[in-house]
Amino acid sequence: MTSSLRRLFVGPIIHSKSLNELEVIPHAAISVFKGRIEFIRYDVIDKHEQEYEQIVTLKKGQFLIPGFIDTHTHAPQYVNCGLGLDMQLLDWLNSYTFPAESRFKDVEFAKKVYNKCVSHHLKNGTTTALYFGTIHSEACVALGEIAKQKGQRAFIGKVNMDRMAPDYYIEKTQESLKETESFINKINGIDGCVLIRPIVTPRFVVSCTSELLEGLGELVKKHQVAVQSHVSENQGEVKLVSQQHPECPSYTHVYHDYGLMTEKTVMAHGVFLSDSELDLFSKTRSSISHCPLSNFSLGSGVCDVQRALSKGVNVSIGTDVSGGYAASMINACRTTLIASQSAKFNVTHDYKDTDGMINRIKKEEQQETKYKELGLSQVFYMATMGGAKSVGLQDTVGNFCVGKEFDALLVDVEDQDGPIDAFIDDYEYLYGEGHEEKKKILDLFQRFMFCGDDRNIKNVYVRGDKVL
Ligand SMILES: Nc1nc2[nH]cnc2c(=O)[nH]1
Ligand SMILES: [Zn+2]
Repeated sequence: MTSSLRRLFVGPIIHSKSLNELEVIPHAAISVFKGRIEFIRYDVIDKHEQEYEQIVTLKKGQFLIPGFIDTHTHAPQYVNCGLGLDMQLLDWLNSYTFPAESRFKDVEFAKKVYNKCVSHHLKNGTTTALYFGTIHSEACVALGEIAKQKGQRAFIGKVNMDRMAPDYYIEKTQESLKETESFINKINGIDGCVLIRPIVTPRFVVSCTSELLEGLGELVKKHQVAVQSHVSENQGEVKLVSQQHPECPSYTHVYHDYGLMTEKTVMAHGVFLSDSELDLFSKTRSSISHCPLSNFSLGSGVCDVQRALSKGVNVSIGTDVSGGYAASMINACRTTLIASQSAKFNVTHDYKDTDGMINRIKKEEQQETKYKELGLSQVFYMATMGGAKSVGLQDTVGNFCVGKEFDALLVDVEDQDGPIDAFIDDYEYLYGEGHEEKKKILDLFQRFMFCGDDRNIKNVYVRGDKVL
């Protein structure tokens, strides 16, 4: 249901125009009609009040940003948040993940969890989510219906796995393919793909036979659907895949051989990708979902995002619940910045023995200046536009361009119960007179991204509707 009210939002807006360009408009007015952005004015003097059914005027400390796009989260694993993170991937899957996911055969239990899961992601500002479900298609359809009912934009994946899994949680190849095709049709029918869409979801190469991957590749082609999976997350996993597919030069090439690397493919992690794999991502215009909290929590490794970007690969961000213990994209953005600093240390520093002392030494001077860690603007782009691009929604959502659908968050840095003391009234006293409005808004935005949480997200809009 999209509101046919004509609404005007008046106040500061912040959004990404490109990877390196964050636009701040201190006195904007966005007109929204039938879910879309009709026009944006840059310096509001007259609101033409009579033309609008509703005018939302932002208060001091508030601003609008595009909604976050979480490109990798496991809805059933919401029950496991925070558990088992003293393990590495393959043990963690067997000890915590597979037992819990197998319970989603019970549709009533699934609905209970999915209701909480979708609400929690929305509350944290995720207006679009790429969800992994389980192998159970009925429960996955219920997830799609719940997302629709709560007003979230969502890609729903029924997981496929027909090998290397416990006998209580595995499928037969042909049944898995048949179920997936029927699942695609059911999800397409929820709202005609306005907000809810299917996404083909082989768990990872380890747990999918070649026959299954081939069949899924055919379904992707036939139904022109998006794809999500995991790639090169953990060294044990990469080794296993190289043993399973000695005929392939790399992990990524396995997906490519079966038609699963497309411009609407999102592969989570990509920590250990080789240059030729990154080239393949770039050539096929597939995307990486960077999941740093999960990579740190499960001890997988540090993904060098700059390296992928420098090869022209689109990178988005995922929370990877529950390898990542938090469903918050603000948190995922912060962890992305830390992971990038950490990648920089690896590239630019070495430990050397000098005069009997072990010192951390800068590597070649040249390398130090060449490697640039990610900044907040780039990370925010990845969490919004990068996500939109990864599933072909770059002309629909991700920033505030005229004609796009209005998926937005109304942020309030001054929330009384929130975690931030912003000292807005003391700005001049602290930093001197004469700062541009843009700079002040940018500082508020930084406060939110580094110190904020869901309490600072006052309202959530999807396709023009206030869903929270
Ligand atoms: N992080 C993570 N990696 C995986 N690889 C295969 N399955 C999973 C999963 O559920 N979580
Ligand atoms: Zn995952």
